[in-house]
Amino acid sequence: MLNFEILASDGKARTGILKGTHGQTETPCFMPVATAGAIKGVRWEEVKSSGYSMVLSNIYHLYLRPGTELIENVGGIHKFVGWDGLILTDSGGFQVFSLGDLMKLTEEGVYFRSHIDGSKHFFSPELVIEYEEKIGVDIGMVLDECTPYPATREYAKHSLERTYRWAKRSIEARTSDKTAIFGIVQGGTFDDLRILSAKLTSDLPFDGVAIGGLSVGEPKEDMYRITSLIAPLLPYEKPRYLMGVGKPEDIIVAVEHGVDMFDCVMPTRNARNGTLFTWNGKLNIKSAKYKSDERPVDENCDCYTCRNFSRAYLRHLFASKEINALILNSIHNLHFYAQLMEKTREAIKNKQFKEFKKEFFSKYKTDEE
Ligand SMILES: CNc1nc2c(CC[C@H]3O[C@@H](OC)[C@H](OC)[C@@H]3O)c3nc(N)[nH]c(=O)c3cc2[nH]1
Repeated sequence: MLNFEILASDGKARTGILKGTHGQTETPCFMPVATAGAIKGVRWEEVKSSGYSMVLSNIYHLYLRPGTELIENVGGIHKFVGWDGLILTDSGGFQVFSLGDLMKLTEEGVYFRSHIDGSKHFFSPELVIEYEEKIGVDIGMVLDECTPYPATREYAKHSLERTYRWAKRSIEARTSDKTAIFGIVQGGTFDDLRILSAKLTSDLPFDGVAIGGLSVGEPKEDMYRITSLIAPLLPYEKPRYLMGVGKPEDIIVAVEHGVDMFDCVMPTRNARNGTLFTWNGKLNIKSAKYKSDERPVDENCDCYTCRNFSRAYLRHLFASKEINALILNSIHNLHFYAQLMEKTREAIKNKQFKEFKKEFFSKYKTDEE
């Protein structure tokens, strides 16, 4: 079961503690993505020492490989992957709908072909809840349709209505409160449909509510407008999760509007292509300008990578296609995101969030700049 306690707030921003079956996490929190049950290139002890206590995986991937039955038979997901903190699984509501003609959507559920071996499968709202409960995740996302961008108003309306019917079926399918269940708001980029979906989803007895269907290629102003419109409409006392977000600047803006939880592949995926996060913006370690740069990635970072290695060395490793390049870059980026969330929580506790946001944006060079 899940307990969420808000400890302090500053405007709409709030900080709290989320307690689940396998531990607790402070919010606002960022969840590193462990798609197949591991954070790519980083051991759990580094994930923990950076301060993370909740990670995200995906029931769609785990079901296809190694199989949810296998995970259940070896004692559940925490035992299988060796992570003793909180685990949230997404439902595959994003993946299956991005399989194009490898997927057939019906009222019952979705028929799809595995992206691994082309085998045929079927997910229904009930099956997803069953798999999430059986492998023992702390928080399970419902099967939804992540409405694609762009979508016509008519499509977005039909899609949110189906997601709502599926949400009710998901609630009915629950057999235990050990696995908390979050509903997901859709509605495309149409404000009135977003408000409708937020109301329908908030009225159901979910343990938390997520804003879905964003960070899917829509203009940034749409993402900001919808987040600022919808987050405050979600139940105040329940965790609010903005799926797939995101860039450091996007997380800070969403926290300001009352969002508590985030996930994104960015810290780990960008690390693997040489993009490193610093408090002054992103840095591409491949650039020749770092060839003999003896400074750490970020002089204000105390991660293992920044305490021991120079930009010159990290650039050399990356150019040499060394495995350690991926590992050291990932350790840094994950630590940066953990520090971003830690400083955000501190600022809210000290009622200094506005000042923190102003200082962040005065130094951090975003992609748009
Ligand atoms: C990136 N932007 C974004 N991600 C999103 C995800 C997670 C993607 C899932 O894919 C993997 O990361 C890419 C993760 O799974 C390993 C994550 O759970 C979403 N999931 C659901 N169920 N519904 C949504 O409306 C939705 C919207 C998103 N927007």
